[in-house]
Amino acid sequence: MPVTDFFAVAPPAAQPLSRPFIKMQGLRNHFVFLDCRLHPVPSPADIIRICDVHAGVGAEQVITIEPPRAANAAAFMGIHNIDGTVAQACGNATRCLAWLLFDETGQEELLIDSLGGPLQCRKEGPWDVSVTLGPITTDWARVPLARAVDTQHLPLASGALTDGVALSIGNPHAVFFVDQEIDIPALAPGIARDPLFPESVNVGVARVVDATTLQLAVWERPGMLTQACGTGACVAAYAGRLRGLLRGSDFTVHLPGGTLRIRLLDDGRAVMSGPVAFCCTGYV
Ligand SMILES: N[C@@H](CCC[C@H](N)C(=O)O)C(=O)O
Repeated sequence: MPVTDFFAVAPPAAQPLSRPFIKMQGLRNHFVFLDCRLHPVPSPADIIRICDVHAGVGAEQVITIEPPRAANAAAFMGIHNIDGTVAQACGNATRCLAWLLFDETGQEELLIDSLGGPLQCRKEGPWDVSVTLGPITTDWARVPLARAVDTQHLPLASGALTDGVALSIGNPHAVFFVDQEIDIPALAPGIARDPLFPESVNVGVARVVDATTLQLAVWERPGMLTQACGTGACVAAYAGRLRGLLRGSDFTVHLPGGTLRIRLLDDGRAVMSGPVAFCCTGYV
């Protein structure tokens, strides 16, 4: 029986107004999935409560599975951050949702619709999924930035975070290359809150291990250090190659929660592959 059959299971009598959820994680980047194909999308206040580990389930994003808006897509994914705001892209959640939809449909390749358009997802192994994201751009207006600056050498700094690269892969990122230990929670908010980023920004801190390998940590919007960020891994590889720090098209990105494989395509898109895992089901 597919895991998503749980969405149809009636809530316990003691909690008649609750609704079923499925929780999954990709490299410990953890998500609560709600089926909104028949049921409403929850309010921002409900999203905040669900993400709160003390008051709800605990998640870094709530993902709403909605009817597809594009032809041929299996579903639309809504991406809701812990403050109730909507994000345009989330690489690890896309891979987790793809796994749920592979399980539901029996397919091993499908499209997931998103604010940035349909994303191609592929089953690479029983618990290994890839998604093609992008294209990645350094166009300042599309990141977006508040004014035209050199996005390959950002004119802003927060302590040792200097000379960053601004990019978009649907959602906004700033990537900084460092060669020392950085106190990310102390320094990244200074970048994320800079008025140069009218929609704030995900801040990646990358160390080059060798010409095809990065060590990466990401301070994600709206302000938290995550165990992994899929879109962050794609743009870090792209920025590293742009800067001449990396070579080729296949990269390994190590994050605190695990390792992602990134392939940069000639058209600017990135194929990101890695593990996904089931956590639990329940009612919220
Ligand atoms: N963890 C995600 C990114 C989630 C969205 C981000 N917080 C934003 O606001 O852009 C990933 O795996 O890409």
